[in-house]
Amino acid sequence: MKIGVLAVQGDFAEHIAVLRRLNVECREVRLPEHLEGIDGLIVPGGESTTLSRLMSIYHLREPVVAMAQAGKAVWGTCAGMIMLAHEITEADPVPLKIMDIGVQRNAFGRQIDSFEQDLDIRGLEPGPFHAIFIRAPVVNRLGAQVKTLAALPNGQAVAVRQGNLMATAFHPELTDDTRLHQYFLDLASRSEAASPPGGEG
Ligand SMILES: NC(=O)CC[C@H](N)C(=O)O
Repeated sequence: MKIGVLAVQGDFAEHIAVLRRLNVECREVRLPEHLEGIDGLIVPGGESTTLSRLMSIYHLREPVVAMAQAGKAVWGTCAGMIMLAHEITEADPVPLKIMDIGVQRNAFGRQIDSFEQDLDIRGLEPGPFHAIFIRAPVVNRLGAQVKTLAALPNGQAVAVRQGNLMATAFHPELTDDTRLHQYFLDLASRSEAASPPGGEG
């Protein structure tokens, strides 16, 4: 299994460090050809307007959308969640419309723009996940096929899944807890199993 991490901007190095700790082969993705042969892609946190522009400049939008539509696992964290959304509350950045969710950027305002929260995550045992939110977005519309994996105490969805796709508003790569990365690897191994070697998948 090989996992790609979009490496044009943001905290891709932290995701790669977690994947290495889990002994997973990984690849930094900067160009469309780097997507070939990977079983899953992580779109990291960072700054979504920059991410959006760089994805256009490097011609990464179409191939990433095609990969998601082909059933490969794709996971967006924070700015990555914004990029996977169908729509956001602003005109810029331009999201990829991969997941059937609406997202509000910088949903927690300027004064309290960063916080930590223990979350119960559906499918993750045992015990809560310590989630770090940094100028985080929030899901403000959930499509019919989208499952909430975790919500804040006020009910706002901050981890969601739609088949082979997932998005988290927080930064699991900044903690020592590897359970969400493992969860993503399970999704990726299912998409790997679904596509015969050399086949169309
Ligand atoms: N930690 C993050 O990825 C922050 C996301 C950032 N606030 C944005 O809108 O792009």
